[in-house]
Amino acid sequence: MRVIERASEMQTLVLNYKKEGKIIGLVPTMGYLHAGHMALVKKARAMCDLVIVSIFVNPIQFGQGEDFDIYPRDLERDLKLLIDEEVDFVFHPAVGEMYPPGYSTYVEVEGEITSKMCGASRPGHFRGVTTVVSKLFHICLPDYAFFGQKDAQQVTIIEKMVRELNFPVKIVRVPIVREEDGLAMSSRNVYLNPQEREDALVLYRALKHAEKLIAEGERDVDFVKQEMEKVIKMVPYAVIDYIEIVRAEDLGALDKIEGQVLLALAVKIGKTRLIDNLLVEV
Ligand SMILES: Nc1ncnc2c1ncn2[C@@H]1O[C@H](COP(=O)(O)OP(=O)(O)OP(=O)(O)O)[C@@H](O)[C@H]1O
Ligand SMILES: CC(C)(CO)[C@@H](O)C(=O)[O-]
Ligand code: BAL
Repeated sequence: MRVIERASEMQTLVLNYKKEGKIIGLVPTMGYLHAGHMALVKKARAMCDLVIVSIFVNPIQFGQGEDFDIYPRDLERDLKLLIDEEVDFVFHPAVGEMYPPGYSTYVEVEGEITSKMCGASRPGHFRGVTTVVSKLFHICLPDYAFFGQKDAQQVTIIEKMVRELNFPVKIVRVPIVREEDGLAMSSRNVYLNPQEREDALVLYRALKHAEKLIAEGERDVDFVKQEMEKVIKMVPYAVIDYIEIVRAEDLGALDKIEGQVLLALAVKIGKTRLIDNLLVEV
């Protein structure tokens, strides 16, 4: 496995592999890898000849006062995990390599898909994500790129960007990997103290409660959202950012619960903002 820090070197290497007809897979990450990331890597390894994992904590997707500076980083540990999965290349650029002085080109998906849910509480976040993902696609030229369903809004936006900008890449969604007790794996889980770790289970509990109501025949969007809210409020220090029930395909609003539906929420447990979601087919 080789670690590449320069965009031009990465692109040249990939172009050579492409000439040989190799299928390239890219797994974009911000590092501090866990079993959720590794599920993406394993999927890429199973589908592609050449696997590239990018590790880059992208400053432009963090807002003022967010956790860019303290975001967990441990490159040595990440590299060991990736060697074990037989990854070919790790693309690990410095911030100045991706955004040199004077940088001013951005890719933005407009509309409700980016302005609601995580986009409402993190203005500019998805513009940062679509910009860096576009750059990674141009640098790594993947045939397949792998994203987690945990960030459901992110992957839906990236699929739209790929369609609308005609990127020659196929997006592969990988299901959420959870801890045994149901908590969705996330690099940010390390911020939680033992009490908060316990309280964080409330996200999954609210989602499972909603799923049960829907399985029993409930179709009223507002009623199910209120029920989810009641579950979250059982944890005194949980602060709801949003609870949404939307069409899974495009995150559009629903009159009633039918079709492929995404139950999604973001909740602050102490200082840590956690997201989770569940897909339901009605
Ligand atoms: N539990 C998980 N299951 C499946 N995919 C995941 C999981 N956690 C993260 N991913 C995916 O891994 C990719 C990289 O995510 P990222 O590096 O931001 O990790 P993260 O754990 O989601 O971190 P954060 O705490 O920033 O949300 C994304 O496509 C994300 O959806
Ligand atoms: C896709 C991504 C690597 C872009 O920085 C990031 O948003 C993430 O880790 O989900
Ligand atoms: N997993 C999404 C990256 C972020 O929260 O900034």
